[in-house]
Amino acid sequence: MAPLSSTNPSTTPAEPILYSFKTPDDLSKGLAEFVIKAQDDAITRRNKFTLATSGGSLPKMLSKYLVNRDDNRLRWDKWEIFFCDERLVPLDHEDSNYYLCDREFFSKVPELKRSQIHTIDEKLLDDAEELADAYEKDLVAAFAGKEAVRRPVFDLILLGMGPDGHTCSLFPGHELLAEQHRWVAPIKDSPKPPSNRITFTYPVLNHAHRAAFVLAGEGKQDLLARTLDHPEEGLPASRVRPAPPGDIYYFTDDAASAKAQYPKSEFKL
Ligand SMILES: O=C1O[C@H](COP(=O)(O)O)[C@@H](O)[C@H](O)[C@H]1O
Repeated sequence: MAPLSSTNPSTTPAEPILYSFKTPDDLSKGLAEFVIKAQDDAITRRNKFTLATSGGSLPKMLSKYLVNRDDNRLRWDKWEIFFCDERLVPLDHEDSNYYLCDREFFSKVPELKRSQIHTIDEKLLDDAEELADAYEKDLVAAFAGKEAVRRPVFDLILLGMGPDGHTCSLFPGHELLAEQHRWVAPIKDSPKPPSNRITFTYPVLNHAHRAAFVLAGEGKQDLLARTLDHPEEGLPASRVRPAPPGDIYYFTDDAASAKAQYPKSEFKL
């Protein structure tokens, strides 16, 4: 197992690291420790922690052991949060990834200021192109002068995986899988509603220090096995392979990993 503090020194992307926990609760505990480790490494490096989060089933699993902790390891004032994808609906709409993350996570952390959370510009909901450009500009501003000027390098990107293998709003067979220039792209024909969305592209996902998929439950078994055992299929999720020195992790429960032949690593920080 690659220790979390290690970097991948080769020029080819590191192989995925699969952690399978007995229960979803164990998964959430491990994930919280992993996030804290990523936070600590980032603060040591740059005195700031940049995190991108997804919607779907992730926010609940993420927040379970991160909020209401009785230790003081979380340095909330150092966090800067973006969304891997967002649906073009108002921020108080129940389809909004921000709304979901706020309900499950942010609202439970009074120390997190609204200004640390980068949401879409609601004034641009009618124009997906402009909205994607505006969100990209937000990224440019946040990462300006940082270690890579040509790409945002997130300390941690947390991802989900839909039943068809999509991640963010990157869907199987969609032309956006080939996008090489834009950091944030509009999608007007998402097969999963709502159809209008914006999404991070691979140039962002594949330059993270750490990216981690988080998935639990029997419903994800076939998909996880296809993603890890048959990367040649090219499912959107299996294309997330951050360039060196980045690493890619899969946090699952035993139900989700039951059909995967891919080797599991022992979880150790
Ligand atoms: O539509 C979306 O789906 C994916 C996967 O969701 P899950 O419920 O299967 O975990 C999610 O990661 C993405 O942010 C969301 O917009």
